[in-house]
Amino acid sequence: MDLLNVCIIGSGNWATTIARNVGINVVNSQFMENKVNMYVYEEIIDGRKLTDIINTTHINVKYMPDYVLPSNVVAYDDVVTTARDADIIVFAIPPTFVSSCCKTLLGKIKPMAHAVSLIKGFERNDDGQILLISHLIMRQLKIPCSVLVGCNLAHEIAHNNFAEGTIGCRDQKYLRILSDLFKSETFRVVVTDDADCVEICATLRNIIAFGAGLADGLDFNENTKAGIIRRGFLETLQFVDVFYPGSRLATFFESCGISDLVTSCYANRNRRLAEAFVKTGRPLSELEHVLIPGHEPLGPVTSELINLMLKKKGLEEKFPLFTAIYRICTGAYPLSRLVETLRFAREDM
Ligand SMILES: NC(=O)c1ccc[n+]([C@@H]2O[C@H](COP(=O)([O-])OP(=O)(O)OC[C@H]3O[C@@H](n4cnc5c(N)ncnc54)[C@H](O)[C@@H]3O)[C@@H](O)[C@H]2O)c1
Ligand SMILES: O=P(O)(O)OC[C@H](O)CO
Repeated sequence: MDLLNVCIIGSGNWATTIARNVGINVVNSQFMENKVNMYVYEEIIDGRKLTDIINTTHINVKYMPDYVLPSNVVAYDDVVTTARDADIIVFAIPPTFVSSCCKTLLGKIKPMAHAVSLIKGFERNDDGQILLISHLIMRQLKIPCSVLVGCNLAHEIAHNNFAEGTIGCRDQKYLRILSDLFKSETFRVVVTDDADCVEICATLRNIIAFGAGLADGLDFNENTKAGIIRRGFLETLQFVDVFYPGSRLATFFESCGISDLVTSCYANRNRRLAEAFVKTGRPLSELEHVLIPGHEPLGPVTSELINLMLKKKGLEEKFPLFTAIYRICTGAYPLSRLVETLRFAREDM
């Protein structure tokens, strides 16, 4: 049997963190090739190419300077060179770059390759259709794409603090292979075939975490924030029911669901961005470059795309929290509408 080759597209916080698990696991597997290619968006750091620094020191000084990568993880500045021989292509870049990356890769990868998206977001396809990132990858590269998401703050996993992740697997053949590829003693991975629900949970938490950050910025403290988490969780269930029917209730209680929601409402970058938005009174467009360099602000962007989906079905009023957060981002609602929404939201749909 041919050995499976794995590559990673991305070299940010999460890509670098998960590259260590992958790098170690392939060496310990009899089914995997030892070398793992990693696509690094080239940058010059102190006069040296980031790829050269990674390949000589095994440290990604830009994103994870305190963290040593296994030496079998090899950096390339060209995405095609990185992925052309791969049987498993792991995507861990911000949503904004996925489409251009797939266009570069189209026709230049193995036709039977399997993708795995570690990305939490939606994007618009060229025809304007709003797609989950794994669906965008499947459409553009014409290969199946599984997902790995969960309550996974990269720096905590890098420090070997225990965490759980959820794989939404789209090919039975890969159930065990993907679990073995990503897990470690401190990273427990649960695999399900409910892939859409897994990814939707991870994506909608972008909006809810932004709402939690608004509450933090307004100094509402914990009870109000818990109200946002509860309401956001409910709207997530209702959203999946409308747009991705057939998903399983149990999936919401995996790491991709309730756990990532809680973690994100306390510790992610959207929460921080929203808090700064309230406290500084500066526009989001000014703050995002400081707080989330290289990223679109995933909370506001996700809320906009979700709002388009809701509006199309006439459902804005049935999802009052998602709608209020979107309208606060655009300036159509004052901040006071956050609590008003919690006060008057109906529980039924
Ligand atoms: N950071 C985390 O803790 C964490 C955890 C789980 C999931 N995620 C998800 O992983 C994804 C990536 O987030 P991150 O935090 O690793 O990103 P990051 O902000 O740490 O890194 C940005 C990445 O974008 C790349 N990049 C910049 N410009 C580019 C371009 N023009 N073309 C291609 N790539 C470019 C950089 O090389 C880098 O890999 C997101 O969807 C995020 O939700 C992040
Ligand atoms: O800062 P974010 O939005 O990438 O969130 C970090 C992790 O995904 C939380 O699970």
